[in-house]
Order: sequence, then C-alpha cells, then structure tokens
Amino acid sequence: GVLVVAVVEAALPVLAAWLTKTVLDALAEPGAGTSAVYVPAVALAGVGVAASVLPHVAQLLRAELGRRVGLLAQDRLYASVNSLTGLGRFEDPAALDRLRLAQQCGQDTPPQIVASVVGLARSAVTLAGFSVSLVLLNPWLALAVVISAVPALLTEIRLARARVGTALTVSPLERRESFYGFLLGSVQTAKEIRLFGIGDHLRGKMRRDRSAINATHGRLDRRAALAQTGPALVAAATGAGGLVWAVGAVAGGELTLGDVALLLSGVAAVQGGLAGIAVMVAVTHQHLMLFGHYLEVTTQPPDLPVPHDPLPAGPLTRGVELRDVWFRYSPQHDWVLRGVNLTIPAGGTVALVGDNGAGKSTIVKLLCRFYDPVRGSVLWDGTDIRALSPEDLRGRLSGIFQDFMRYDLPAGENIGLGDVRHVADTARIRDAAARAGMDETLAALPRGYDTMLSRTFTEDGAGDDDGVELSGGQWQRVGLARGLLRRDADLLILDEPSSGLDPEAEHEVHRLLLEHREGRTGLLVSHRLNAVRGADVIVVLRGGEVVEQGNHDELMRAGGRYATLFRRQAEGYTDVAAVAR
Ligand SMILES: Nc1ncnc2c1ncn2[C@@H]1O[C@H](COP(=O)(O)OP(=O)(O)OP(=O)(O)O)[C@@H](O)[C@H]1O
Repeated sequence: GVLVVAVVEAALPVLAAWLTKTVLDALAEPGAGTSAVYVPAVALAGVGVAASVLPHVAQLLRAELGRRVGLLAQDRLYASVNSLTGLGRFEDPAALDRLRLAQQCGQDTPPQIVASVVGLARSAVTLAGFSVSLVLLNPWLALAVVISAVPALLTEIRLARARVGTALTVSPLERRESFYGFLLGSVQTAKEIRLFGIGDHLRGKMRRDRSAINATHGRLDRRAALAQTGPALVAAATGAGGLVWAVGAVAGGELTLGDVALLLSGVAAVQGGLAGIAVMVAVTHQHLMLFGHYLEVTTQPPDLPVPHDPLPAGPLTRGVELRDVWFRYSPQHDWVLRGVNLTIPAGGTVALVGDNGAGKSTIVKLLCRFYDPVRGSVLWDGTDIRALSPEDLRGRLSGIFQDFMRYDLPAGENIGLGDVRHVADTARIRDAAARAGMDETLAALPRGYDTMLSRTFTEDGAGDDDGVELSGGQWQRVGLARGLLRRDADLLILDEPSSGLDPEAEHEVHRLLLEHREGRTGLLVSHRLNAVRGADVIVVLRGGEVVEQGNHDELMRAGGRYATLFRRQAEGYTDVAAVAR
C-alpha cells in the first residue's frame, strides 16, 4: 500500500506540469475552443485534489508500517537476547554498545529504510516523467542537469559513511549518559545521591557526555555543510544556464510560454529529484550499515557452546561435582577459582563459607552454567553440564541469589516467577510464601497478593497508587519464596538467603529451609557460621581454593580457618552477653 500510494503521488507533479502547459498553450492559442482549456483545467483541479489527499493516506500507511515493523524488530531482538545462555555478553562493554545500537536500529531503521525505498521509487517516477519532458525540450540541457547532480550523489555517500562512524563513536557515550539519567531519576539511587550530595557531580558527568556527543555531531554537520555547498552551486549554475537559454529561445520563437513553464518546473524537479535520490541512497546506505549491528545481535552465535543434541538433565541421583575447576572472568582478570574440587552429594547439604571475594558466588554461577570453567568441569551425576541442555539443567535448579531481583510487579507474580508454569496458582504461591514466613504480611497488603510491590509503577497503568515498598528483610523473604516455589527442584542454591533478616526471622527461615531441604540437595552460602553448622559438609574457600572441608565438629576439632572464624563470631555474641550481665 505504501509503495503504490507513493508511486501515484510521484506521478501527480508530472501530470500537473503537462496539464499546466496544455492549459497555458490553449490560452495563448487564439482559435482554441473553450473545451481545449476547460478539460485540462478540470483535470488539473482533480490532480490538485488527489495531491492534497494522498499525502495523508501515505502518512497513515507509513505510520502503521513503522509500528508493525518496530514491534517485530523489537520482539526478534529480545528473543535473541533471551537465547543467550550465559552472562558474559552482559558484562562486555562492546557487546552492550552493539545491543544499544541494535535497540535503536530495530526501532528506527526498518521504517526508515522502507521510507527511503519508497522515496526512491517516488523520485524515480517524478524524475523519469520530467526527464522525458526536458529531453523533448532540450536534450543537452537534460544531460547537463543529470551530470550536475553527480557530485551531490558522491558527497552524500561519503557523508553517510561519516554519519555511521559518528553513530558508532557516540553510542558508548549515549549509553553512559542514559546510565546517569537512570541514576538521577530512580528511587533506588535517590537516597545515596541526597545523603552524599552527589546529584550535581553526576549531572556534571552527564553534561560532559552530552557535550562530547554534541561536539561530535556538530563537527559532522559543519563538514556536511561545507561538502554540500560545492555540488549545490554546480546545480544552481546549471539551472541558471537553462533559464538563460529558455528566455532566448522564447524570444527566437523556438519555445512557447507553456514550454518555458514546463522547462522551469522540469529543471527544478529533475535537480530536486536527483538531489533527493542522492540523499536517499546515502541515507539507505547509512541505515543498512547500522542495521548490520541489529543483524549481528539477532544472528549472533551462542555465547556458550551448546551441543546440537544435548543430553537431558535427569533427576539428581548421585550428586554434583566440581572437578579441578579453574575459572577467571576473562583472560585479563586474575584467577578467581584455582583447582576447586568439591562434591554436593544428592540428598545432602553443603555449605560454602569464606572471606569476601573468596569465590563462593562464582561457584554458584558455574553450577547454573552462567559461565563455563576455563579448566576442569562441573559434573551432574557424572555428566559434564556442558553436554546438557541449559534449559533442562536450570529446570532442575532453584534458589535465591545474593543479588536477587525485586520486580516492580504484584506480590503474587513476584513469587510466581519462580516457576512461571504456576504464576497464577495462588494456593501454591501462598504455600511458598508461608514457608518463607511471608504469607500473613502479603495477605494483609491493601490488595493482598495483587498489591504492586512498587511505588514506581502501577499495575497496567491502572492508576491505583496503593503499591507498597517492602523492607529489605521482607524483600528477601519474597525472593526466598520465589526460590521455594519450584518444589521439584533437585538442587536448591541459597546464596546468602538470610543476610537481611532479623535474628528471630533468620532462625525461623533456617528451620523452614532445613524442613524444605529434607531429602533434597542443597548448597548454602553464608557468612553466618551459626546458620551453616547443621550442614552435612562445610567447605571453606580462601583465595579461590578449598582450604578445608568437613562437618562442623570435624572442622572445629581441626582448629583451622573455620574454627578461627567460628570462634570469632561466637566471641562477639559472648562479649555482648557478658556486658548485658
Ligand atoms: N562479573 C565479574 N567480572 C569480573 N570479576 C568478577 C565478577 N564477579 C566477581 N568477580 C571477582 O571474582 C572474585 C570472587 O567473587 P565472588 O562474588 O565469587 O566472591 P564471594 O566469595 O561470593 O564474595 P562475597 O562473600 O563478598 O559475596 C572477586 O574478586 C570479584 O571481584
């Protein structure tokens, strides 16, 4: 539809110019009858009506096309982002810049390419019509007009390349600028920004980035203005030459007045058409180059190798093992894990303890296969998890991460996301919430489990503003409930599940977790050694190496790192008790 309307629209000016010439020549012809004037004049009026209606139809169709293509492009882009198995690409600045460009291109580029192609078709039709008219009036003039447009075409193509270069240069700056925008405008950051008074500091950084972006665009605009002046002068000189010739030709009786009208509109239209084609070819070229980034993201190879025919991850019967695992986040980083060996036996509970930065959360990430070990392997019942389907593997895991998500969604959905098959199963969700000690609190919210856990969004823009913000510990319980929803998980991973809880709640949660863990396999990461003393095996990690493992009594008897840390924590409580006495 867009293309058909564009072609018809493009033919109208040619038709109008010929009809104008016919009317003018009929008026200048002494013996011409009234019908010779009125028929083309009425046709001309019809063309005028069509010319005033068609742009609106074209606009309507183009907008609809833009919306549909935008939706499709965005959907494909995020389907491709979701298909990434690991986390590596989300930590790679170049990949994030490419994603940002792809987001922009996915929205803007397809409609713009369609618009350019349609514009090219329109210009081609207009140009063909007027070129024929010019050739009939003066073939040399027609040739001169065409040749005079070549410099403009070449300039525009050169500028298109420069524009793509500029887009690539400013993209990282724009990404950082949006980050500052997020910092300055979000509730999560508002407290610190006000307490430390760093708003203006961040605003200054944002301003610096925007100024650098503006300067880059400004340089390109100046270069474009300079480069475009020469070709414009050549085109103007050619047009002026044509006009001088036409005036002489009328005086010499070679051309009629109608011919001159046709010639003037013809030269302007051919020059405008050729310049338009030059710009559109260049713009299309530019958008296609940028669209390359969109295609690069949507057709990117998997970030972690997945076999063509992955093995199914069966129920855990023997256990999970890390065998001589070496890992670093990139070749530029230090080793985070150095030859780690540890086993989580099926049905048992293993606790990971150790200093900050010892590598505990990294082990959790490797177990979920967010990264692959650089050396060694992670085995699920003896099978390397690289041979398993990642979705299958993750379907058998559940738990809570140290940096668990707080979704701006209703309470029920916040928990339901733990097992999206049961996202609407209220009874199941309430059961998980109860096990995390949160059912009563959530049920008592203004809309119960339908209450938005957000002061930033309302549910589907419904306009209600009774959303609530939970306390840190309450959020942690919601996260825990999410992890407990997947009842049939073979391995429950709890990375600092109780760090934000009050002592009583912590005790209660650990009791609940022990209950839930019965007969299940669990990995518990915690700095609270009192909370892990009941684990079957406690693994002490230091500097990426396992330095001790055994149960609480064994480790205390051994008098090593664990015993030292445990006594230090216990002393803290004993001193307080002594003071109280
Ligand atoms: N995404 C990452 N990219 C680069 N380095 C990372 C990344 N994540 C963690 N590290 C580094 O790996 C090391 C181990 O981090 P990890 O989060 O596994 O420690 P942890 O034992 O869980 O610490 P904590 O007790 O503080 O939670 C740290 O030195 C950290 O800086």
